[in-house]
Amino acid sequence: MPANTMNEDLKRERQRCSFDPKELTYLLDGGEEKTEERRQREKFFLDDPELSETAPSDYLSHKEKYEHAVKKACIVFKKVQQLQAQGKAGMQNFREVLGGQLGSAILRDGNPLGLHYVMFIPTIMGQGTIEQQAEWISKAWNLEIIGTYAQTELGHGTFIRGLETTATYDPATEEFVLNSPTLTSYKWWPGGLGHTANYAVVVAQLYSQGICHGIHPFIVQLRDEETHLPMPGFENVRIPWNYMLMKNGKVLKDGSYVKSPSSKLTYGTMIFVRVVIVQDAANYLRKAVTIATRYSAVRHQSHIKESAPEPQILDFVTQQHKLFPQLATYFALHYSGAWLWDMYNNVTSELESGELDRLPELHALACCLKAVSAADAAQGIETCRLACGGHGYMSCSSLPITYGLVTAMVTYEGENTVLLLQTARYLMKAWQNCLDGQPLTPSVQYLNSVRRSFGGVYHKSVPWIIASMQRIAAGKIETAHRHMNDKIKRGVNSEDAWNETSIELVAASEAHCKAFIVETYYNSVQQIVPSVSQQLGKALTELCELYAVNTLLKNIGDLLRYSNVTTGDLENLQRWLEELLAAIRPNAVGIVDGFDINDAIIASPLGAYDGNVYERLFAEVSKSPLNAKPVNESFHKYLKPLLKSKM
Ligand SMILES: CCC/C=C/C(=O)SCCNC(=O)CCNC(=O)[C@H](O)C(C)(C)COP(=O)([O-])OP(=O)([O-])OC[C@H]1O[C@@H](n2cnc3c(N)ncnc32)[C@H](O)[C@@H]1OP(=O)([O-])[O-]
Ligand SMILES: Cc1cc2nc3c(=O)[nH]c(=O)nc-3n(C[C@H](O)[C@H](O)[C@H](O)COP(=O)(O)OP(=O)(O)OC[C@H]3O[C@@H](n4cnc5c(N)ncnc54)[C@H](O)[C@@H]3O)c2cc1C
Repeated sequence: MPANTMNEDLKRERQRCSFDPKELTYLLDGGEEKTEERRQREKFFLDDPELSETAPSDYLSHKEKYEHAVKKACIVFKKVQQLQAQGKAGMQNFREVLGGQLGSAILRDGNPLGLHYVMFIPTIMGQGTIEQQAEWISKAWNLEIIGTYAQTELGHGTFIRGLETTATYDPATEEFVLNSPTLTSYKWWPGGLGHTANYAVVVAQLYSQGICHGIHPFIVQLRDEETHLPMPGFENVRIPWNYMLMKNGKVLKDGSYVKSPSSKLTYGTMIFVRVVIVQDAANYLRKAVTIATRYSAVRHQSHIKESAPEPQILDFVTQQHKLFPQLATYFALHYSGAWLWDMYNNVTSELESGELDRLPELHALACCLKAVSAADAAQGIETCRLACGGHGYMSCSSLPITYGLVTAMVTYEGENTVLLLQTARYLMKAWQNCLDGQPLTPSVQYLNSVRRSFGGVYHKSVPWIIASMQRIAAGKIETAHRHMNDKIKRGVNSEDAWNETSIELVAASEAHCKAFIVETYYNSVQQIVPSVSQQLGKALTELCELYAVNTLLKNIGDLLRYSNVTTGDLENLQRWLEELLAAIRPNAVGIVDGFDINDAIIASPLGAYDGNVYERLFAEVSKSPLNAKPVNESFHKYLKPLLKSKM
């Protein structure tokens, strides 16, 4: 590959950009100093020859991939420790390096230590008493033990009240006795459970004094700390009394049970991970859209005008319509995720002082935001893949693997439909409160005002779109509430009525979440614009408008159903969408440059900063062991005899 050459199209794109991409980078990182720290951190890992790939792991066997991943995870861990010793890394960096975008670039095939940091340590922090935290966290932090989070069983993932593993307290020995009595009670899915972890937080039904107190977390040793041989399976496994995490519910030594202030505090780690997923989903989408945008600026194909040369595919408006909403969705999820993270931290500290009032609202928002961000990011990444034509299908493009990572988010940590139904529970109560004139929490305040007006006159503004989306959400919430109550009035019991209305309930949740995202995104941009250059402010505003217009246009049917919008208004919206695509076009490459994703994290010949797509693609396929020899042995072994036998 010619060294240090920059693709001419990308050079031109960079000259066209109206703002300085560095300003965007600093904005997203939280300042120039933070950008520098992040770059240094990335360099520290990515420049390590032991961590860089000599050959893609695609060509390794399953076993080799695992061993390779363990080796790298250990190197990464040691390096994080080095940073920590220099005061340059904390818990957040552990997560970033071991679980986030940087981690997934280094550990392409998954991180055997991921669950240790993302769930094992956070569960001990959130569910353990001070003494238990003191005992386990330092061990876990220093990797004296390796943990995972073992909740899901072969028979139950969603319905955790139905888990079958039991932990029965024996006051005579002051121990819990754990049992997984059936095939379906087998712990199934937990990351690292197979070969890596030697401890787990096991979620099991607590029995004491003959009474079942529901699910609770227990620390269980899985493997010998020296030999790593598995401990005997889950039949009458005895663990000491203080291995039950007892910050919330507890069992006293005599076996009496002390209830938690809320049984749902046991679900705390899941809320934490749902909050984290919103940011992670956004970051993976940002990587995919960087690849697809740069590629689309380099790739030429077909004609717009027969007389002109083949255009960059980014000049096709349909291509812009595929990619630019993904750029905007990244920002929308980024700002909503940041908002949710703040709320999570505030509510968590309120919980510490015994205040539980805002937990239901946090749960409702975390559920729907996790669901919508995972689904939209997955769909966005797939759109980016398709936008790269055949090359997007290649595994070396990194798009299929990125999609694979994000589509798993739709299922884990609460399957999306199930989570949207959790939010719907909250919304149904909120609507009832609205009808009864009861106070509403901030995220559903809009129900009161929307209830009083059916629609406002179209004007070309994001606030009008927010109001329209809130009208749609309120309309859907009202319809689902009414339909469910109609059924109940007709004698259907309330649980069946819930199930029969669940399609509408899910739709109501999604609409509520989309309205929330647009509003949060808009408010964030409004706050940022005065503090950045006029050019960047304009670009950020255009992206926000694009997200709003595009989201509304995707819901034309609902808009017509729930507001007094006219067909003329819809035509105006369509025109606005097209204007925005044209306005964003010159800045598209500048925006993805502003994301400042290191080429080693991009890990795609289609999306490198220099745009040498074809050279890099060629170099990539040359790495395949299959291409090492001109004739593969299978020709002599199988094909040749077959060809001969036909003669
Ligand atoms: C890197 C990651 C790798 C992956 C790891 C994993 O996947 S690990 C495995 C991840 N696994 C999963 O994520 C499993 C997904 N499943 C679940 O989380 C639960 O089974 C459930 C929430 C679906 C239902 O739970 P349920 O049957 O016990 O509850 P219910 O529906 O009968 O509602 C009763 C009340 O509780 C409320 N409430 C509920 N949750 C919370 C909460 N967190 N906080 C506060 N409140 C909550 C709810 O709003 C309702 O309030 P209301 O209306 O009465 O005032
Ligand atoms: C990559 C990956 C990693 C994972 N890591 C872990 C881990 O580390 N630790 C761990 O404990 N678990 C882990 N899990 C398990 C994960 O949390 C569960 O798969 C998830 O919670 C969904 O549960 P399920 O598989 O039982 O799906 P199911 O609940 O069986 O869902 C199947 C279908 O049934 C529907 N459904 C179920 N209940 C309802 C309902 N009440 N209303 C309407 N529809 C419903 C769902 O919408 C879905 O369409 C992981 C899963 C994956 C895919």
